[in-house]
Amino acid sequence: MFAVTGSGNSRTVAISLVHVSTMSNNEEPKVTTTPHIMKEEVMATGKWLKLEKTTYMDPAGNTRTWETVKRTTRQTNTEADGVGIIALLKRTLHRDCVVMVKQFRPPMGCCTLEFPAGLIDDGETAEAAALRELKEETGYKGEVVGVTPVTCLDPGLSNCTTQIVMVNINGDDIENINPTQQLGDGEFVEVIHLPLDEFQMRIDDLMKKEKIVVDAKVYIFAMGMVQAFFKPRELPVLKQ
Ligand SMILES: Nc1nc(=O)[nH]c2c1ncn2[C@H]1C[C@H](O)[C@@H](COP(=O)(O)OP(=O)(O)O)O1
Repeated sequence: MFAVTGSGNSRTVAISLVHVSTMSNNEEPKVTTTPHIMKEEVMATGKWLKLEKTTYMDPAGNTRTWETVKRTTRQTNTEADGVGIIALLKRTLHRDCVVMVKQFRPPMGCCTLEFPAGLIDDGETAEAAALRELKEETGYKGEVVGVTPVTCLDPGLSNCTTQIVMVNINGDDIENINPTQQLGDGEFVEVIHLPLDEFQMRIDDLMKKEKIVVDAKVYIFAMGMVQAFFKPRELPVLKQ
């Protein structure tokens, strides 16, 4: 329900951002507001990141603050900061493999297992960025088969966003027989192929062998694969 402010005689009354929710018991109605940003103040800026103090109004109408990390590289005419690429390598007489990357990530202080990924260049589409980053990081030439909407990555920390792009790689294509990475200065990326039908198990094996942290998106995809392919056969009636 909306609370109306201004003259009740007019049909052009201003509708405020105040909602009144009716309680089921005898409590006073709780007045709520559509939460919104009031002020953003830069606390520290680096080359790649900045830290801001975000002042906002909470749903109860209170003014609060939050510490927010933002990328300095965000482009005005691109929708997301970056792309992640779920790249499926398809070859005749081979099982389909997910093309993964392992690299040392300074903020983690160790290696991570991730989907190939990278920042979107100015004016670039998510699809074009995905094919470019896949080529740079893995050497493979791919074909886009799907793309997500803009999704958030860690919204309690940062406004960083990504689009996940689904890409098929024709492994029989001559260009993809001996893929060559095109890494920039300071980039050290190991390409790892994991069979799609054993994806979660193979990630677990890697983590047992070495100190490696897996990206959340990767592990969720792995669990989803298991749910989709194996769990439907686990009927409760068969467990008794
Ligand atoms: N937060 C960062 N700190 C840095 O010191 N450098 C950073 C940050 N984020 C990006 N970069 C630099 C490092 C490389 O030169 C490029 C790599 O970016 P990209 O390949 O597009 O993305 P990732 O593979 O996800 O690193 O940006």
